[in-house]
Amino acid sequence: MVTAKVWVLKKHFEGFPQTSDFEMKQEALANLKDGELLLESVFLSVDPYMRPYSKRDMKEGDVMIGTQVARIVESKNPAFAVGAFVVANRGWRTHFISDGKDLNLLPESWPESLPRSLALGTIGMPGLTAYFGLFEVCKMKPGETVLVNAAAGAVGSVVGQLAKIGGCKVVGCAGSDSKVAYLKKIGFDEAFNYKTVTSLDETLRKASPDGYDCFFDNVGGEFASIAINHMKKYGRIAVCGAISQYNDTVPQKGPYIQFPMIFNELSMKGFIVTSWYNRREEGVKALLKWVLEGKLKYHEQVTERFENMPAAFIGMLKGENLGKAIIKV
Ligand SMILES: NC(=O)C1=CN([C@@H]2O[C@H](COP(=O)(O)OP(=O)(O)OC[C@H]3O[C@@H](n4cnc5c(N)ncnc54)[C@H](OP(=O)(O)O)[C@@H]3O)[C@@H](O)[C@H]2O)C=CC1
Ligand SMILES: O=C(O)CCC[C@H](O)\C=C/C=C/C=C/C(=O)C/C=C\CCCCCO
Repeated sequence: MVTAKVWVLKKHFEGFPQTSDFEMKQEALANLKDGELLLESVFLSVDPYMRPYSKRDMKEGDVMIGTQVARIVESKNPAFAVGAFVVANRGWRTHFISDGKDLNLLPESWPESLPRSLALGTIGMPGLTAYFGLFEVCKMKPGETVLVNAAAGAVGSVVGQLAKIGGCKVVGCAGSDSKVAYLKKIGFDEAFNYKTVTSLDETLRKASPDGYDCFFDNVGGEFASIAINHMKKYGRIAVCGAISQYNDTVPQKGPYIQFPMIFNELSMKGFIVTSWYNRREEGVKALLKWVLEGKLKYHEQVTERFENMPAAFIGMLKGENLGKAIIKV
């Protein structure tokens, strides 16, 4: 019999998550029935959505929500071979049983040269968020100017690079000078540290005096309230995330968006990446191709050991990650 380790939400987060809000437990797994598989997580993902979604969807004592790349270690299902790798959405667990219906096999063409953890990042949900958010929600066109915040993270770093691949000028910001240096290294035209600029308004104006056609907003809050005044006529805003608001105990006021929306005839659209998953294969194929061609660079912030998942999650919310935050079991 296999015993899985799982992380549960011991206490709902109040403000910024604390390690004491989590508890590690053990779960004895039953023997496999016909049609079932036993899987072990190899890489797990910590993502910002876990913070707001825990409040919306979870009760205390539930296993933390989340995805993993897992290896099939035992199979009583002829459609799944032992040794194959899948992406699963089974929460913070080291092992689990599946009937195969909830699993996505990694593409057979997955190259040996690439870490499989990319299926949780640049070639997974965050990469697809960038792909559909930029091409479909923002409807980015060659020659335009794109603004993205949280630009050195999993989604933002892909947004900036896809904008360059698509023939645009790209401006990005992040929360440290080393992240800003990374943005310049991967091809951003302009990058700045939003924590140290004296005026965000001035900085956005200087980075693109004519304004922005597309704004891919990962942050919301005050940043978005200022950035909206820098949109060009008919500009498009993809509302992807609002990480600056996820840990608020008192809701922020504003933004008051009516004037710039009206005067510049802007479009603003929120989206959830999974609504585009009917085209997931197309997105994965495109992202994989650009990675292999060297046009789309990736960086992963790998935390070793399942035991360190809460610390990795909290660290990601604090901005300790460059690129995708991953846990290697
Ligand atoms: N709509 C959708 O379907 C999806 C939405 N998202 C959203 O996209 C955004 C980015 O996600 P993801 O790329 O996975 O995460 P990241 O890898 O970018 O990690 C989060 C980053 O957010 C930044 N951050 C944290 N707090 C603040 C703050 N107060 N102000 C500005 N930046 C902050 C930190 O970087 P820094 O050092 O720069 O501050 C941190 O590294 C999130 O808002 C997430 O919720 C993600 C996936 C799907
Ligand atoms: O990777 C996979 O294939 C599995 C899907 C994982 C995940 O469930 C898919 C989508 C994630 C969407 C993330 C969205 C955000 O980060 C935006 C977060 C919050 C918006 C506010 C919600 C307020 C709820 O009260």
